[in-house]
Amino acid sequence: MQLETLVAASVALVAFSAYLTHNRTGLPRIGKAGPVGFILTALRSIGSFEDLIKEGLNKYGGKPFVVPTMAGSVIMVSGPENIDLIEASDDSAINQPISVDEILQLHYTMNSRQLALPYQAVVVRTDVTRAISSFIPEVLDETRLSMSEAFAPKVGEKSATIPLFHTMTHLIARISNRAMLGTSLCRNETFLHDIVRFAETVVLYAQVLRWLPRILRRPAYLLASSAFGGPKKPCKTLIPHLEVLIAERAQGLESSKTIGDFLINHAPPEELANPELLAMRVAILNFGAIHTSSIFGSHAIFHLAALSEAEQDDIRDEIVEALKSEGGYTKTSLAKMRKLDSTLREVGRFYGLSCVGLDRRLIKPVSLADGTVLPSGYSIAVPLAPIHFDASVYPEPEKFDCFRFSKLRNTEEGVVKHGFTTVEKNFVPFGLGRHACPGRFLASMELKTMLAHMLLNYDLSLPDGVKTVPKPMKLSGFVMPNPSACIVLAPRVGQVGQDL
Ligand code: HEM
Repeated sequence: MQLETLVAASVALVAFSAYLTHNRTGLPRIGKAGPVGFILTALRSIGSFEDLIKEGLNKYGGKPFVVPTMAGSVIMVSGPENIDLIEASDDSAINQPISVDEILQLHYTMNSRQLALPYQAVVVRTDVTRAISSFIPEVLDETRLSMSEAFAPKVGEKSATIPLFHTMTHLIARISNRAMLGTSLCRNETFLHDIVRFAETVVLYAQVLRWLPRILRRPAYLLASSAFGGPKKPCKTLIPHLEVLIAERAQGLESSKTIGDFLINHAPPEELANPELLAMRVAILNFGAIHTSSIFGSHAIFHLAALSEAEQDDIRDEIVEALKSEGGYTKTSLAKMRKLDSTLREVGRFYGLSCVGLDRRLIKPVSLADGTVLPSGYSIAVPLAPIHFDASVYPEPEKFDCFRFSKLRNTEEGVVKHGFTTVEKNFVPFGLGRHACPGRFLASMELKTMLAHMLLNYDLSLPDGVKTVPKPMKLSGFVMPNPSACIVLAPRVGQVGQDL
């Protein structure tokens, strides 16, 4: 290369990075000034996103501020009035789907139809939520079978020590696919392996794609996902399965029993004619279901295992009472398991999925409650610590208390208040407003069924010598259970409530 070309290219690169990293919001930003300061802070955001947010909150109080990330500037917004603004938004200025598209890079990791026609969210909000009662026996059956395999002690041993997060991910994939696609696919090990890989890698790959110029994103994803993860492999198993369902429907034989059937009922003709597109809908729902519930379930189990035997028995007693009063696992008996419900809500408060929530993209300028105008084209997010660790709402917020919400429900009126699936301004792990997670009712049913069955049929504890719940892993703000941490499970033979 000639020297002049090299100099011109370097100047262009520096000018381009100065343009990209210039703070055009008029808001204060974290990190040293100038493009180099931006890039260094963005690099820091990979491992220390939460620290940068803390720094911003301490420095600017409730005022909006900018955090540089490898994917560009993100404006942090806080305060109850601004959360109201996001909750009430109808996507015309503060937009959620475009933000999801950006975070998951749907155009590359799945396809652009997910943004243009997100009917899978409608299916979950309507048909799936209505069918939850009918899924309970299926979910219980699959829970019994899969746990008896996953938690079986080795010959001659009384207990099994298992890496929890990995095992939970597999269990959740199998159990939710019982509701999603039925017994044949949910027990197909190749499919489970491939769909878990896909679900686990989407966020990671999408993060890296966001750092690259657009032109490189498609080839980069094709290259990475052909080696590991990606939708191709799970879709290879999904497509023939969906073809059979579509053919049955064409002959008037549709059964509308699984989430796959519900998707087919809502699918536009071009997706029925091309099951590859339909398979992607199943894949995106699997992503939504597997990653989230396995994270929440693992945090909950670590904390249940750390309870004293008397406290665990207290939860067991409540489960047994609920099951006996309702004649088994039903929507009502699950609703009566308030201590389990409380543990899950505490997981949402204490960990959530990320240290920020309510990620949105501004597609028009927006005025905040204090009159600050945020320019369009930027991503915004809400730091969760000021909400979920507010001592005036949650006394002793730094303490994880499995019984925090069940105690409140015993002293206050109202069945729904303080429940795991109740979203409100003080509890946002499922988001808020028109896009609040529609799958939370299914997730709650699955997780409570699994945890109840596990507690009644297994003694659970942390491994010998481990006194406290393992610290979670944090990457770019995402919070995940430590994948190498284990729990110990011993079958409770001949105990009260066993296999109720
Ligand atoms: C503990 C489990 C779960 C957690 C913590 C969770 C969390 C979330 C969050 C934070 C959002 C974005 C909300 C917003 O931006 O306001 C969301 C959206 C969504 N979730 Fe979940 N989720 C869970 C389980 C599930 C399950 C099991 C399914 C499906 C079977 C599901 C399907 C969806 C869908 C379709 C959306 C998009 C809604 C829309 O854009 O209107 N989720 N979820």
